Amino acid sequence: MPEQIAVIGAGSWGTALAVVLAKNGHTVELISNNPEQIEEIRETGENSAYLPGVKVPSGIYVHGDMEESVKKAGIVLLGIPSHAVREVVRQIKPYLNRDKIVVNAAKGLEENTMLRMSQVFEQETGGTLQDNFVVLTGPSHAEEVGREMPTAIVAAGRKRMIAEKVQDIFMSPNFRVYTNPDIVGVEIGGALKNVIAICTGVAEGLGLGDNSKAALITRGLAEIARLGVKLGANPLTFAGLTGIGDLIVTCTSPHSRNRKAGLAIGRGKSVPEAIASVKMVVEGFRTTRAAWQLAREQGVVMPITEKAYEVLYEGRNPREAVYELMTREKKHEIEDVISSTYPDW
Ligand SMILES: NC(=O)C1=CN([C@@H]2O[C@H](COP(=O)(O)OP(=O)(O)OC[C@H]3O[C@@H](n4cnc5c(N)ncnc54)[C@H](O)[C@@H]3O)[C@@H](O)[C@H]2O)C=CC1
Ligand SMILES: O=C(CO)COP(=O)(O)O
Repeated sequence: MPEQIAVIGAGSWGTALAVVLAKNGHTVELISNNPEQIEEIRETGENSAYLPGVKVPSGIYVHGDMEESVKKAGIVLLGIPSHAVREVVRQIKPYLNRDKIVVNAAKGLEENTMLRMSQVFEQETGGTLQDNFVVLTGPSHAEEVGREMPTAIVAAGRKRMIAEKVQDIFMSPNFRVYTNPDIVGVEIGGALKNVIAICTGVAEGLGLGDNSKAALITRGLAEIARLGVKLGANPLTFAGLTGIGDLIVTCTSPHSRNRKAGLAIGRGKSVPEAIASVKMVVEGFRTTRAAWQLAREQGVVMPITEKAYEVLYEGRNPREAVYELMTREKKHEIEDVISSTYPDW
């Protein structure tokens, strides 16, 4: 059944998801906070700064009146960066109720509070709408989704029926959506892969090879899962689309904003220059600090995140950071389960 959907945020991801939804026959409004962008999309059918080369169907109504759009919608999709989620939820909460579903597509932890986006939403709305909150996450670059290249992602929610509703509105032959009840796991995977993607970009920028990249991805996954499990996530989630899947795509894709920022740092740009050169949000920058703080607070060992923090915030030389990671004390690969699973080893 066609739904009325408000997509907030006309960056690359909000635009690509709006296109998927419109092609699935839904009534879609795309909300932008930039009048020039609204005019451009209306006149040319293209969002040239964020998603060049992708046709935005004329049926998508692009405008700036967020409140009006949310009032009318049955489903509200947050396609904004994670640092804007609190402010936007604060603005729209008077118009939310138990008949509306809120889908968050932002991947990040909030700076200072270290909160996941579902927790930010819960704080702002008082917890009464949590059953209607769904996280949409997984390996999915807007540039490919906009070009209808086959993509598989995850809709995670507290209530199976609500997650399945989100699955249904998005599913198409080129966009496959799985459901998952593990909100903590998918949020931690989605937010922290961006930290590792910056690191793989740095390694590539330093001229290191595929072995280093594979080491960062897999040891990155080990520390992400360690934190996630400590916070209550299901370990199996990290073996799925929102864990290893999103790490693979973000750490290796030429589209990745986080990888691009890392690449620039590895090639010698300053951190602010590197972030600015990307022109779109580099989520892993803020999330690195939040994850570093969270790891310390939780007593979880996250050596790669720690080095990312030192490079991004303390001016640590990336080559030295690599050397320090490689010369840490020796370890078992499956350290966390050695004594419980192999007591005699
Ligand atoms: N670009 C991609 O391929 C994917 C992005 N994501 C996630 O989606 C989120 C958004 O990322 P992108 O679209 O890439 O960012 P972007 O940098 O392309 O666009 C962000 C958009 O949000 C708008 N915005 C910022 N604050 C706003 C506010 N307060 N109200 C309304 N609009 C606001 C900006 O004007 C901009 O149009 C991030 O958390 C990212 O990690 C997730 C999957 C894929
Ligand atoms: O989340 C993403 C892909 O799944 C997008 O990653 P980037 O923000 O690094 O482009």
